[in-house]
Amino acid sequence: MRVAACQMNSRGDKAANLATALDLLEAAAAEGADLAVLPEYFDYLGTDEGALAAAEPIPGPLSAAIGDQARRLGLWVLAGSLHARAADGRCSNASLLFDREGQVAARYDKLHLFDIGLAGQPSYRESATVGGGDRVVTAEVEGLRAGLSVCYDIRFPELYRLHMLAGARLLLVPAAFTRHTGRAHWELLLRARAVENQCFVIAAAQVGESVDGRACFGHSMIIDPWGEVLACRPEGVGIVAATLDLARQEALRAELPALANRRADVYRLEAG
Ligand SMILES: O=C(O)CNC(=O)[C@H](CS)NC(=O)CCC(=O)C(=O)O
Repeated sequence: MRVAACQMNSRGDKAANLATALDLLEAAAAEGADLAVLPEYFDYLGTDEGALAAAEPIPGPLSAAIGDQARRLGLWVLAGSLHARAADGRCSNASLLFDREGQVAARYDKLHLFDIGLAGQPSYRESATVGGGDRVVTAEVEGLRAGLSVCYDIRFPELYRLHMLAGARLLLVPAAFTRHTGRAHWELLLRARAVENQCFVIAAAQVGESVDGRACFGHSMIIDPWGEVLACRPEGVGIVAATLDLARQEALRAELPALANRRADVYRLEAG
């Protein structure tokens, strides 16, 4: 299985962002990818008002455009995340998985919303415009189970442990990680999730400036279950691709049976 992560610098122009996404999917197919992952909010990165205005129903024109491209290229596509219009006037940070026929095979709505304020840094309040999802989602891609997640989710290992327990062999992480937190934590968190769950991690990032002094860290990467970074694109718009050695993953899981060695029988807090 060959996978690609697409790195973007999405801004306020939806049509331009979509054009870039379609081009990168084409590049991923040309690299022989079976699955291509777009970053978080590939459709739009800008102001809160702009994000709400950009939100579309699902299905809608944007999801149709990605589905058409998936079918044309015969490619599995994780439309990293996009602003999906929600009933209460807010939106959802929604990740859509398209199969090779361009059909939506799964939808995941980001669970953990990025409401943080680090001293000396721009603050973020994602929940001002976004309602969080309420479901853990895994789906089969080419017969392999994949765990769906978005960006800030990577700080919550319990989500990925559930993916692993559901049989996941791939963890998909579209992101718009900030440059500041990214420098300190991005690779560390991604590699930890790969190692502890013995999964491949495919992380597609936003890169570069957006608005109000905000900047994204880039460093899209593909990591194997041993924690090795198979491919990384530090800066710039483009793709990274890698071939996943599935037999090596099976061998590792047999040789180092962390899954079987869990102590689920004692994993609970005693009262008091
Ligand atoms: O940066 C932007 O303009 C857009 N960012 C996003 O869309 C999202 C929600 S605000 N960013 C994250 O979840 C970053 C997480 C993160 O960076 C961490 O966990 O450290």
